[in-house]
Amino acid sequence: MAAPRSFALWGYCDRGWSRVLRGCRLPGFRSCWPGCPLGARLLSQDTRATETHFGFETVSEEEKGGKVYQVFESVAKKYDVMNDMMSLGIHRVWKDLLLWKMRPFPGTQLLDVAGGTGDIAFRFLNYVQAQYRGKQKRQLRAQQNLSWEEIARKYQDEEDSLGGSHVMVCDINKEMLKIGKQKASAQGHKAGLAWVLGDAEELPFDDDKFDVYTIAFGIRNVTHIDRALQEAHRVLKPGGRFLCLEFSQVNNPIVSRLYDLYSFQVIPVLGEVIAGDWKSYQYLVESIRRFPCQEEFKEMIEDAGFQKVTYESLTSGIVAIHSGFKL
Ligand SMILES: COc1cc(O)cc(C/C=C(\C)CC/C=C(\C)CC/C=C(\C)CC/C=C(\C)CC/C=C(\C)CC/C=C(\C)CC/C=C(\C)CC/C=C(\C)CC/C=C(\C)CCC=C(C)C)c1O
Ligand SMILES: C[S@@+](CC[C@H](N)C(=O)[O-])C[C@H]1O[C@@H](n2cnc3c(N)ncnc32)[C@H](O)[C@@H]1O
Repeated sequence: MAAPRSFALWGYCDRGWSRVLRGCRLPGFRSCWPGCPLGARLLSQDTRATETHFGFETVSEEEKGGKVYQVFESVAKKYDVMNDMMSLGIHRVWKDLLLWKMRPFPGTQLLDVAGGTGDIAFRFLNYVQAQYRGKQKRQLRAQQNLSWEEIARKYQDEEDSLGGSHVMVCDINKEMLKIGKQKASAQGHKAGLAWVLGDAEELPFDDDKFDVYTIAFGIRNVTHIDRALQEAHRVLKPGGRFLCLEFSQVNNPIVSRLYDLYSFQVIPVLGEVIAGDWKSYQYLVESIRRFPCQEEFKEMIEDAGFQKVTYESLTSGIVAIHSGFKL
């Protein structure tokens, strides 16, 4: 039986609806974002459970999913180029760091939720392949009596070169998956990779199925983050690991100022010029500001039942990697 979920009291503060009181683990008023003086700006308590936010806009929970869908349907074709332009390639380093933290080995079964155009999945396959090839090389060096044909055969079998590893990319958006599949063929990824259309809040998988669950720049877009976290916990095997790469709270005031300027003055302009879509990139920067800070997100992960939850802030906290285990 799952542990009882914590209860939460929601309040309307000047940044919209936020969780300000948590039962169970940390009773008492808490700030809804760093700088909010512990409920002092609390205006009223929640009676409107069906409202949420889409960037800085207040929308109904029913509306949010559709709006998020439209955003990624609209940006899918320019998604990869926009990421390189906006971050000057830094998003690649963050994604590499996620893989280094995961340290998968041949045999690892990964579920990459909100996997979009496959950036995490392809890194996973390359990482595992490199691991396996290294191991194979060491073994072959030890086996002096193999013929050249036997050695060549061992290097050719792509499926075998993953040592049984598999990655399942799950995303709610058909257009993002379509681009991902095109990239997979272009990069020659076939074995050990599957694409599934699905919602992070209601994953189409059995319990206790995966060794690792990743979600990169995805959870911020989900309507009920707590449900997505519970689903992550459900589909992981006991001992499995949750890893989330997401925008977070910048911890240096000077960087924070520059980052705000950059976000609000430059990113939507880039969105308009490159993707012909100002609004989606306005949503991106607003949704980043709405997402909980490192500590609060850590608590949400713990509330979903994960243990040994830790996080690492990268690039002054522009993003953070959270990790937790299903034990
Ligand atoms: C719709 O939803 C989405 C769509 C997507 O395409 C993607 C996502 C998910 C997102 C990602 C996978 C990653 C996307 C990346 C970002 C949002 C950017 C993250 C930002 C950085 C790594 C850099 C952070 C910048 C700073 C700390 C501040 C430094 C800023 C400046 C020096 C410029 C300050 C700006 C002004 C004063 C405004 C006027 C300036 C201009 C008009 C010149 C324009 C300048 C540039 C284009 C230079 C850009 C500079 C940088 C990128 C700085 C890099 C520096 C470092 C931190 C080392 C999704 O959900
Ligand atoms: C910013 S992209 C991240 C893509 C990829 N993980 C990466 O790091 O480049 C966010 C992705 O989340 C997906 N998404 C949004 N809501 C979702 C949900 N409820 N369930 C599954 N995927 C979702 C979007 O379709 C989009 O592909």
